Amino acid sequence: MTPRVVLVGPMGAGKTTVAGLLGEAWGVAVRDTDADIEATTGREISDIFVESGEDHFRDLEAAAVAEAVAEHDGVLALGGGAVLRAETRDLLSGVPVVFLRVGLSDAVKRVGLGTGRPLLLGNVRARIKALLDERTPVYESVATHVVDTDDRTPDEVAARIRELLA
Ligand SMILES: Nc1ncnc2c1ncn2[C@@H]1O[C@H](COP(=O)(O)OP(=O)(O)OP(=O)(O)O)[C@@H](O)[C@H]1O
Ligand SMILES: O=C(O)C1=C[C@@H](O)[C@@H](O)[C@H](O)C1
Ligand SMILES: [Mg+2]
Repeated sequence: MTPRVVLVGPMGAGKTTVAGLLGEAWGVAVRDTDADIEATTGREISDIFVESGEDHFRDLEAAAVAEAVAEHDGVLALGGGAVLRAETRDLLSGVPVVFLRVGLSDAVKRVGLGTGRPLLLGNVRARIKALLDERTPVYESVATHVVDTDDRTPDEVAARIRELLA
């Protein structure tokens, strides 16, 4: 099986939100690897990071992506850092992958001061800037399409993806 589309991008890009809208519009199931990891382990992601470390989380994430890519044919949202693993990038070859691009200001506004994102602890703006700088080339390398989300509502983003993949 191959997902109909895989959404990648940084925290606050809107992967989870837009995945839900696409699933509704297309009438297909939606999966999100962050939710899969929480369901499988019975733990929150922030607790996994704090108690077991990021490397352990990335191992769980690589396994969750492999399983979802193999068995899911709907919309699949990946965690923001999933594409850091080469094995995960390899799995995405041949699959429609949309990079939801977001600029620093919009990303900061969207993630707010929520505590559920362990990599943003400390100076949220500086942490997001570093992640965007590091990861943008990686998102671009796996993407078959890029959609800008700044100044677009989630519905507009979903509509643009539907146009691109029609
Ligand atoms: N295009 C948009 N315009 C304005 N707000 C948005 C947009 N997309 C998402 N949001 C809001 O930004 C917040 C983060 O969105 P979401 O959780 O979907 O991001 P994500 O990419 O899944 O992040 P993460 O990698 O942390 O899971 C939510 O409150 C959502 O409602
Ligand atoms: O960008 C990241 O590295 C992360 C994004 C979230 O989706 C979660 O997977 C987790 O908070 C790590
Ligand atoms: Mg999400």
